[in-house]
Parts: sequence; structure tokens; C-alpha cells
Amino acid sequence: MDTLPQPAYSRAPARRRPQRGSSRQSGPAFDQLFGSSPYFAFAIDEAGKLTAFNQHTAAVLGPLAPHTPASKLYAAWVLPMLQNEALPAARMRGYWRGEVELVAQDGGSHPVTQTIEWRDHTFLCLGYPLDDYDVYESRLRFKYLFEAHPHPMWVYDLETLRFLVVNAAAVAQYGHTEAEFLQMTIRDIRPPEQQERLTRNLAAAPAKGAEQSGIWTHMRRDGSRMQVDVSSHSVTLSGRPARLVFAHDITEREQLKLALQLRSRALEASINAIAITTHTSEGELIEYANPAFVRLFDHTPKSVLGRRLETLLDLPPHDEQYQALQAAMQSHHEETLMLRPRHRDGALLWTQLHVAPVLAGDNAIGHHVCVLTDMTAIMEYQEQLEHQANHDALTGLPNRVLLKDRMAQAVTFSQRFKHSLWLVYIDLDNFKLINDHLGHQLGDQLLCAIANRLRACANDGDTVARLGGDEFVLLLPIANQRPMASILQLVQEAVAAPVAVEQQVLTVTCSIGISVFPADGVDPEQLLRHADIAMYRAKEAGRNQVQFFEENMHARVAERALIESELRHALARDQLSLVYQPKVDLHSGAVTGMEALIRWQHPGLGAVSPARFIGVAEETGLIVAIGRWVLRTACAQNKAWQQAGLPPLRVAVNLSARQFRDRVLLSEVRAALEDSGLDARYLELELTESLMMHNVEEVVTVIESLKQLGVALSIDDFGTGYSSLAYLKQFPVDYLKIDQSFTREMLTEPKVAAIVRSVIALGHILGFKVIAEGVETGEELHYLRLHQCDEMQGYYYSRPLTAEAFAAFISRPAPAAPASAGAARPAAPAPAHTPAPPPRPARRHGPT
Ligand SMILES: Nc1nc2c(ncn2[C@@H]2O[C@H](COP(=O)(O)OP(=O)(O)OP(=O)(O)O)[C@@H](O)[C@H]2O)c(=O)[nH]1
Repeated sequence: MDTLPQPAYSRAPARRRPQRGSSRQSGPAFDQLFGSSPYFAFAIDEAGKLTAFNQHTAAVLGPLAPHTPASKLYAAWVLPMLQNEALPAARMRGYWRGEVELVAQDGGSHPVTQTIEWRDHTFLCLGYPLDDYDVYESRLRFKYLFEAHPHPMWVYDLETLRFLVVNAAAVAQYGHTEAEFLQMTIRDIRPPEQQERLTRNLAAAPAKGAEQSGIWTHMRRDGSRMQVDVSSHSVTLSGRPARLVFAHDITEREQLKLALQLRSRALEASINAIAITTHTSEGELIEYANPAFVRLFDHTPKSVLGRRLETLLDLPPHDEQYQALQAAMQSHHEETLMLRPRHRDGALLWTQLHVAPVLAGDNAIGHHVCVLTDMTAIMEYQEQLEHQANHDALTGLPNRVLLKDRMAQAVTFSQRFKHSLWLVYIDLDNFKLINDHLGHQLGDQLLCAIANRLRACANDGDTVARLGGDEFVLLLPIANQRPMASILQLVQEAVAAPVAVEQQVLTVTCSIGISVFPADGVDPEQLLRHADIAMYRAKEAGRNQVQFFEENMHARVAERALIESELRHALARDQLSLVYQPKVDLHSGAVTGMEALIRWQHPGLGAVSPARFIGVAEETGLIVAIGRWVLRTACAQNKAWQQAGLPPLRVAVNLSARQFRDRVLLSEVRAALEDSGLDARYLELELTESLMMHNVEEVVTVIESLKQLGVALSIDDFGTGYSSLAYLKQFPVDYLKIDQSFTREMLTEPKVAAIVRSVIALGHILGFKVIAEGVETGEELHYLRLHQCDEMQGYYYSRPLTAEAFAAFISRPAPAAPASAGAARPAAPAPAHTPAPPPRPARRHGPT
């Protein structure tokens, strides 16, 4: 029994007869029943405050005030029992009975048998004093209670701090045996950092009986630590001042608290909008919203709480999304949906809503955790990417990808409803010139202006696309069209109308090719290819035209493909050769030089005219290798003639635009001269007028470098391009060459004659010699000589000759100069060999 804590009973007033009198703070019923009872009677409310007490209670324990905490009436050891056992049992079952120790304010102890009844939200407590046997029994019960208490309890000596008694729970939780405990002081279960606090706490130990509590860190025998909620109360044990301690291990609770705090922090810090809603019959009421949720809609925390989620998201009722949200909220499973809620400023957002139901005990949905991820930026970026993938960046028109898609749809539709479908392929004419002359930026502006106009020509359901470069396509389902002719006219006018960009007014025409579904093709690829072929035909036919696809166009395409594939082998198979056409001084009649012209003799195709293959060579880039061969062959031939004793003459070689822009041109010309041993002054390079007018500064640099080599230069086809006088005077060239189209018409067209005269005069003013090509009659020769043209070239004098024929031709004695107007021809010997005259092709420049 010694080891039992000994409540400091003061039995003196125990059997004192209670005085009669009415209780304070009691209702009439309480007074009536207990007012004069000789036992302790008092009532406690749910908050643990005294609401009524009878006279006996006041006389023995008092003086008491209303609302005194009920805990003041009890000894410390009783309180946990009351808290954990007595009151909950009374509340649940309506009644509890047990022995407790009441404490008077003078410190006197009053063990009683107490009953507690739960009535009308009040604990009604009645206490009957114990006799000695009762006290003994009570001690036994206390011992039992102490020992069997699930939480650690001990009593320590206030002076020595030694443990005087410990219960089984303390032994179990701290790991020390009971014997070990009794050798230890309470300092031994404190970690070093809490010793000072313990000292302070002991110094401030309250007066006898008063309770102390706090959260402490205790150490177990193995050194591990635990958080304990300690409450202690002064007691007297075996006559010595001691403290009864309850230590409630709250490590887990603290860890839980910490985990909760962490989770709460995670919620607060999450960049995803999270809301917890209460599931009610009136909708999902927002019970919690994290800062990201509030930010997402730009609300204030207060304005969000208690609102219906459906209202806050501002989804249109009866809308699909609204229905989907409702369904998700009724589901017992997690659901994810894409919603378009509205921001407070009215903007529509893209959000992904993940809803997780929280089930209550009865398996009914109690709450929802709603996580909203703002997808607006991602979706907008995706839309932007999709737009970029399907639209042309410059004009914003659908691009080839989207056009193909639309064509596929249109073909399917037209097939089903037996409609036709027009594909109008538009390519601007000579757009390269605009880029080259005025710059890419202006070219871009022109493309945009034309794109807008084409857009304006289209009806709903039509597609206007840009394929790239200066190529546009109109896809016209016939069902929604006006007469086709009027549309085509509209398109041509739209393109050709002047466009003002940066204080310049530009005009451009276009070539149009058309294919029609189903006549010209049944799939998008075929229709597009056929419209392209028709457009190409329109270009060939002189541009600014409309061409419908025709079956025979295929033949032209096939021929082009054949020429291309055969041309690739022509050099290696030695099928190319040069012929030479003499140039004659119009005054002396002397041969001044010759133009090297290319010929292709194919074993299957026969003689292929330059008109058939030079364009292909230019487009495929084969012209570079062919041009190099022409240059080297002409130089070598000229040198061979000179070595054979023929009078030295200048051989003229045509340079294509592609060759001219080739960075290796200079070194190739130098190599051709060095390898052949030809003196540079016996080589002349012919450049086209249009080639020279692009990137003039670069052209001047190249021409100057060529001049430094010592070669002569001439501007070919003069009058057919767009010469600028300002530029012309910068070019250090030797000849202007009047195009044969002018020579041919100068005697019949007074305007052409005027041009010819002007070119001659202009050339002379600028210090150039002027040579006319394509001279076929004596009248032409006479006219040219009359107007001081310097040289001529043409059938009248000689057709192009093979190398051998040319050598023979030139070896003959020199003719006398043609003397008079109308002279039949210069007195030159007739060529020994005159090859068949070539067809007169539309001139394409290259080494022809
Ligand atoms: N300004 C600009 N030019 C472009 C763009 N894309 C391509 N081009 C140019 O457009 C020109 C298209 O030339 P082509 O159609 O081959 O030739 P063209 O000069 O129009 O001659 P034809 O079509 O034969 O009448 C080339 O010079 C390209 O460099 C662009 O986005 N902006």
C-alpha cells in the first residue's frame, strides 16, 4: 500500500451536517430537490462550468462562485478519470457512478461516492461521503486505476525529484523497469536541452494541489524521444510533498499535426487551384479554396466560400459541360473533365477539372476535392501551333497542308452530291523581278495585299490558300459560285490592280491554270498537279493568261521530263557540239568575230533545238556544267584556229543568269583561258539585259573583275528587258546587241525603227559599239548601216557554221566592204557549208 499515491484526505468536515439553505445559481427544481440535501449536489454544464450547487457543497467546499470550473472541485487524480471516463459515460448512458475525491478550497479532501446524471445538457452530480471501509476500498480502486491506467503515471518527490511510484504504462512506454525508475529522478527522462526549462518549471511550481501542464520531450531508455503532454498535480505521499504526473504520449498526434500542417501548406502553396466542396442537395458549396483557386478567377477568399461551385465556374446551364460536371459530382469515382469556366473579367478559360469524391461513413458522398489546372496558356499555344501548321505565316492564308485537307473534304462532298469543283492555280508573273529590284520586304507587302484581295474575291465555302512563294490557289466548289468567267476576271483584276507600298505603286499580273473535278482528276493530288500544268502552260504562252487543263498538256510535261533525263547524260555521251555564227563589221565587211551557239544531237530525238532544252537546263541547274563546257570548248576552238594560222578573232559565249551568279565564274573563265592558252581579248561574254539589272552593285563588281581579265563584254537582247540608264552607264561593257525581234520588225514598224535608232545612238553616247542580230535581208543591213550600227550578225551573211566550215569560211579571201544602200549582201564568199537553219525559237538565254 505504501506505493500507492495517498490522496491527502482531510476528513475533518466529512460528516458535518449540511446547513439548510438554498443553493446559488440553481433553478427552482434544483433547489427544491437538493437545496437542503446533506450531501454534495451540484450541476455542471457542457463547458465544464458549475451552474448550480446546493448549500452543503458551498458550505464544505466553498465559497463558490457561479461558472467556477468544475475541475476546481476535484483532486488532480480524478480529473483524467472524469475527462476520459466519467463524463463521456454519463453522456452516453445517462449515468455514471464512482468514487472520487472532492477538494475544498482550504485544501481539505473529501472522498465521496459520486453519481453523475446527464439531463438537459447538464451533468447533475451527487456525492455521498465515504466511511472508512469505503476509503480503504477507494484506495484499492485508486491503486487499480493508477496501475491499470493506459497512460504513463508516476509520483515524484518534489525535493529529491526521485520517482516514488510509476505505473505499468510508464514502464512499458519508457523502457525502464520499475526498479530502474525508482533509482532515477525526473531529470533522467529529459534530454539535455530541456533541463533548464525543467529547472525553471520546478522553481515556479505552483502551490499545493495546483495543476501544471505542458508539452515536453521525454527520452526512452533506448535514447529515442517522444512528445508528451504532461499534467501534474501536487500531492502528499507518505507525508512528503510530491507531484502526481500524467504523461500522455502525443508523438503520433504531433506527427499527425505536423503532417496535417504540411498538407495544409501544400494545399496553400499549390499552383493548381484546389477547392473542397460540401456535397448538398443544392449543389457543391465551396468549403475551402486555396490561394491559386482564388487567383485563377480573381475572386477574394471571402467571396468564394459558401458559393456553389457550378455558379462560380459560370458554366452555361443546360450546356454539355454543365451536365458533365453534374454527372461527375454524382459519381462515386474520380473524374476528369475539360471545362471552359469564365474568369471574373468575362474571359473564357481552359481548365482541366479533376474531381475526387470523399465518402462519408454511410458511403454517401460528403465532400469533393476539386483540382482545377489552368490549361489556357497550353491550349492557346496548341491552337497557335495548329494555326501555324495549317496557315501561311506571311499572309495568314491556309497553307498547302490545310488546302489538301479542304480539297479532300470538297472532293468527297462533290462526289456525293455530283457537283463540280474548280481548282484555280495562280502564279504571279515575274515576281522575282520585284523582289530583286525593290527588295524582299516590299515583295512581302505585295504578296499580303494580293492575298487580301483574293480573299475578298472568295465566297463562303471557297478556300484561298498560299502554296508558297508567289503561288496561290482558289478552291471553288461549284455549288456556291457565280459564273466562273466572272470569278476569273475578278481574280485577274484583283491581282493586276495597282498596289501602293511605301510610296511606290506596283502592278503585277498572274498566270492562271485551272483543273476541274471530276473531269481533270478525281483526287486532290491529281487536280493540283493538273492545275499546275495548266498554269505552266499559261506562263509558256506569254503569261497574264488563263489556261484550262487539257489532256495533251501531259504530252508536254512528259516531253519535258524526257528532255531533262536525257540532258543529264548529253555531256558525258558527247552529244553536244558548238556552231559559230560570224559577226561582220558593217562598214568594212570584215569578220570581227563569231558567236558560239550550242547544238544537241540526240540519237533518238535527233537534233534537239536549244529552245527545247536550254530552259530545262536552267531550271534543273544543268546549265552550269553545260555553260562551263561551252566556255572551255569555244576558247579551245578559237585557240586552235589561231594556231592553225587563221586570223585571230573574238569568240562570243553566252552566259546564263545562273552561271553569272555562280561564285566560281571568274575562276572558271580564267581557267578556260589559261587551259586553252587563248588571249583574253579574243573572248567575249554575252550577258542578258535583265540579268544585269538585278542587284546592280554585285553585277558591276563581277563585270569589272571580268574586264580586268581582259575579256570583252556585251549586253545581249538589248531592249527586251528593263534597262535603267542610270545603271547602264555604270557597266564597263563593249557592245549593245539589238535583239533580233527588233531587227525583224524595224522596217515595217516605225516605232520599232525608232527604238533601233535610239539604241544605236544611246550605245554610242555611252561609248559602246552596237551590233544587230537576226539580219536576214539587204534592206535590213542597209537600214542599220545608214543609222551607224557598227556590226551585224545573221543569215544574210552566214548561218551558224560547224568549226570546220567556219575555218574554211574564214580562210577565203576577205570580201570588199558593201558599198551602197540596197546592196544585195556584203561581198563575202558564200559559206562552204551552211547547216540547216534552226527554228526561230522564243529566245531563252543561255549558251545557245
Ligand atoms: N518577297 C517574297 N518573295 C518570295 C517569297 N517566297 C518566295 N519568294 C520569291 O518569289 C519568287 C518566285 O519566283 P518564280 O515564280 O519562280 O518566278 P517569277 O519571277 O515569278 O517568274 P514566273 O513565275 O516564271 O513568271 C522567287 O524569287 C522567290 O525567291 C516570300 O515569302 N516573299
